[in-house]
Amino acid sequence: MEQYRIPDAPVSMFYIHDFITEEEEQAILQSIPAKRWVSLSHRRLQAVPTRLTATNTLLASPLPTWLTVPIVSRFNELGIFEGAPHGVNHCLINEYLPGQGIMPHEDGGAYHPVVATVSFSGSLVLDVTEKGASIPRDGGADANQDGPKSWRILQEPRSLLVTVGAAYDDTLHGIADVTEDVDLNKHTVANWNLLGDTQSIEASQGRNERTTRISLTYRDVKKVSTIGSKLFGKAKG
Ligand SMILES: O=C(O)CCC(=O)C(=O)O
Ligand SMILES: [Fe+2]
Repeated sequence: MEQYRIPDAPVSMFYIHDFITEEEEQAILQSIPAKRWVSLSHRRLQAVPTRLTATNTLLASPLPTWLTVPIVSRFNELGIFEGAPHGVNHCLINEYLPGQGIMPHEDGGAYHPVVATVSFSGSLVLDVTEKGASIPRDGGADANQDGPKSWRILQEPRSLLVTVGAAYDDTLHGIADVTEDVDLNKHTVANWNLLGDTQSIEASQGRNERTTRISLTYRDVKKVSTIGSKLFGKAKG
């Protein structure tokens, strides 16, 4: 994974362009159930297998094959969820139209601190910001002197972004609700040297016009209840 580390950014974020092929992208998009969307004011989403309970517990049930092949198999080859107690057991599907985004937030304690996000269709910028509170850091003499640090990470279609450890614990992430990302260049985009296609951004003077973007966010929910599967589950495989 070392070759995919985003330089100069939260110490523990990795970006892989073209993690899936165009054919795989299309097949997965076509597998997303059309009738299971939950609409929020600024995006719509689906939680697979289900949303967590009020106590952040997952009622265990396997992810469908279209979410695991080839994506989770590739995570395993790269060892992404190696230290996670259950491996991957949850996937959140988010859809953003142009002008939609997600407020800066952290994913919190319900999950093992590894997040793997695969992007589909449109590109957009994920804004990552150090939490404001002054957490003392080794060798971080400049930390917090100029306010929280921030990084812009461009997520291209078919790419994978992995966030682990300190980046998971010490930063917030969000997506601006704009119709265009502007001022994108090698100085402003933290993963510029890892992008698959910088030429089209340069050709459009550093602008990325938003189109519909879908993301699959894979995680390991820490608390799992097998009651559901004990009651109902004689299912094989
Ligand atoms: O769509 C994304 O890339 C981010 C989604 C996200 O942050 C979340 O669902 O917690
Ligand atoms: Fe998040």
